[in-house]
Amino acid sequence: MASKGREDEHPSVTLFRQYLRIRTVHPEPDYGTNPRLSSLLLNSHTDVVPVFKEHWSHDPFEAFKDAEGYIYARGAQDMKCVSIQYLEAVRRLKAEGHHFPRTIHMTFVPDEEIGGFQGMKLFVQRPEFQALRAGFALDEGLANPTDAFTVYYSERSIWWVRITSTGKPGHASLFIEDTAAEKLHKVVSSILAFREKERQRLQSNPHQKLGAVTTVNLTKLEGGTAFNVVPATMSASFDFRLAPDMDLKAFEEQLQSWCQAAGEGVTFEFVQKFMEPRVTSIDDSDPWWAAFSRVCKDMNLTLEPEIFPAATDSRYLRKVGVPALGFSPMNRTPRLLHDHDERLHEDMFLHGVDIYTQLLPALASVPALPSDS
Ligand SMILES: CSCC[C@H](NC=O)C(=O)O
Ligand SMILES: [Zn+2]
Ligand SMILES: [Zn+2]
Repeated sequence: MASKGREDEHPSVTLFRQYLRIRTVHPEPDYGTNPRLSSLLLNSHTDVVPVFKEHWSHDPFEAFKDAEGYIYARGAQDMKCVSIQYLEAVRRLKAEGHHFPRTIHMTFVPDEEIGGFQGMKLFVQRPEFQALRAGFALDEGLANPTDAFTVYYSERSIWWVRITSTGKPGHASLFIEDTAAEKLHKVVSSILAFREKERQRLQSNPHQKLGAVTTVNLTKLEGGTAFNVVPATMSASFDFRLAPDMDLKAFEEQLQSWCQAAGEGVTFEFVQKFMEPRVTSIDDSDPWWAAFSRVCKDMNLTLEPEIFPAATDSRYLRKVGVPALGFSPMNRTPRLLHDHDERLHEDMFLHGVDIYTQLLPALASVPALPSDS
């Protein structure tokens, strides 16, 4: 049986597994030859989402490797693999004595999984971040079960919205007029009807990707104290992911009018509201994209550019003007991030190191751009 410390294991795999064993689970430079050029930033987050241990085949923090070479651990895909792949690729390039015009920086940031408020969101506002002079960034993507690799050039805007409805309270044996519940029900119906329209839009077109439509889910219902007391207040919480081509201002007005149409005393508040979606160029005339896609072409990797369906730290990088691509080099791999039995095959991990070993020289050698001066 394969387990910890197999003697013939590739040292990169050993390092990867050591990193996976560090419990970063919640609730807890190298210089280029031309420092005048903006740098290449390799970002990864160190935190991982919680586990339901009873649903795992192996201890999620042991980084158990089975006889076939699958490494089981929380973070195996999201995204401790990428952190070590960056380090291993840079180590290889250094060992081979390479130097590139652009500096490569690596950031290992906390709290991505809980919104990055104390992590990347804060970091991009700091002088230490400005000092990195990042011109382009790589960050996380998702595994692709097919032969292709997905690369993410934008992401949907995350909105967490709580709708609060207030109405007349009283004894639950009566027909009380204007209750909080009936008005809340109206807004919930309006939002779920919108959800259904978007769901149909996604389903009716086999080429449509999740990242290109808007999703919304009702995730919390709160209110009420007793069976026989009509409450004066009830609330519904929604997780919206808005497609980058949505008119966000207009959609906020739509929410407003759904609340108004439901009756008096229905209001909404934002618990989270991202308003500055940005798109990183995937046009062949863009030097960063040209470098990235040329390497993939040379390595015979098929790329599928998409919009990231959820939220990553790339939104904060793009917002401050750093173009970013989300890329986790895993093809022929089911998407198991945040799932039970998250795992990655060691060969896929090693192939990812090879990919970065080709990508980094190309990106760190992108010639001077107007934005560099
Ligand atoms: C509080 S922001 C949440 C960020 C999270 N990111 C990855 O899953 C997401 O739900 O998309
Ligand atoms: Zn992640
Ligand atoms: Zn995640």
